[in-house]
Amino acid sequence: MKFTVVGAGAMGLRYGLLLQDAGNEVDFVDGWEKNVETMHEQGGVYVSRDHENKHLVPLNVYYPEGYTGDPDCYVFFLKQMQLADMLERCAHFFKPNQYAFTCMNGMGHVEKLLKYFKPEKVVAGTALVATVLNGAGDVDFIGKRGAGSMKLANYTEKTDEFTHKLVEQLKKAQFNPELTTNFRGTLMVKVVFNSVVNTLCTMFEMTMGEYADYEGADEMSRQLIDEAYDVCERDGVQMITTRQEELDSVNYVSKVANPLHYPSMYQDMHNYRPTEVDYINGYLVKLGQKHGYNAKTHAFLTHEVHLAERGKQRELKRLQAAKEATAVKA
Ligand SMILES: NC(=O)C1=CN([C@@H]2O[C@H](COP(=O)(O)OP(=O)(O)OC[C@H]3O[C@@H](n4cnc5c(N)ncnc54)[C@H](OP(=O)(O)O)[C@@H]3O)[C@@H](O)[C@H]2O)C=CC1
Ligand SMILES: CC(C)(CO)C(=O)C(=O)O
Repeated sequence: MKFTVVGAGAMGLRYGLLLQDAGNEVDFVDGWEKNVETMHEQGGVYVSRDHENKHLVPLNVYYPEGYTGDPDCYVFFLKQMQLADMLERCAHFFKPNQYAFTCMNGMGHVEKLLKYFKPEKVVAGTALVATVLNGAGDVDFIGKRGAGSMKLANYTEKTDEFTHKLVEQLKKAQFNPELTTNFRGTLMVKVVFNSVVNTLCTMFEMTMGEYADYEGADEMSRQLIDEAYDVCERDGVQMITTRQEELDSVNYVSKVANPLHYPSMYQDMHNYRPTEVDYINGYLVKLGQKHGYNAKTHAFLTHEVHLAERGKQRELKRLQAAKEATAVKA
């Protein structure tokens, strides 16, 4: 199959390179200039696994404006707040027969994709796969090959020949995909997962393993899961897992699969970037409000993350000012 990955960041590179390894033709499109230029200069991307065995892997990477490829399917992996702008930049090469597939975290992306792709061409899912972008052109796959898992569903909840072919390629690439016919119930389970793990690990600057090992973690996770499931139930979402299974998944992924991983939200905070919290905990709050339900723990956490973002911006300004002062002295 032919894939074009839009967003050659941590997850885009992981999906694209492993699909390429599985025998597919893969192109990458990215808008971050330093990333694209670095990969052009290096002749590819540096890939490590669990911080080891760093090696160069060749790839084809383009800016959206210069891209003319014609894939069967796009794979979208951007931060939620980058997607609308990127879709606009890419619109000139989208064709009606092409599919759009994504496993981005949070909610908000599907509506944006539906502005460019017909409902029967949209496939979305979730990825319990941990990846870190060390910097431009340098990615680190966390976890052994084949260790993660993912779920996906057609937006229309009707599978077609293409979906099965996609699943076959994802299996070959060892992503352990599971196809479901419950679109929102599949996606929301991961939103809830991230609303616990990503947000708390970011706030308290800790790995998933450190969080899950805290003796009060189950109580904290359960409070957030309960509130989130109360919201989903009010919105008529049939969750694909029970509350207990969600808690078990938080514990398994944090204690066994990725104990040393700092979730992607932590990576953004640490690098002075805005986080996706409005699309995760914030999304649950808004959905609750629609039904007159106050998801107050999620609202509080959303504020906390925004306060922390503000603190990081102040820290960044201080660092920049100190750097400028040193340069003037020199
Ligand atoms: N990483 C993970 O383990 C997982 C991530 N996801 C989800 O996948 C989607 C894509 O996320 P992900 O692949 O993690 O994000 P990316 O690696 O794509 O995000 C990187 C973006 O951050 C900006 N950036 C600026 N400076 C740096 C720097 N020094 N190092 C790294 N990035 C920099 C760039 O955008 P700009 O220049 O515009 O600021 C770049 O495109 C998100 O929805 C995420 O939640 C889902 C499962 C796991
Ligand atoms: C790897 C995982 C599952 C951790 O929550 C993730 O989704 C992230 O880092 O954003």
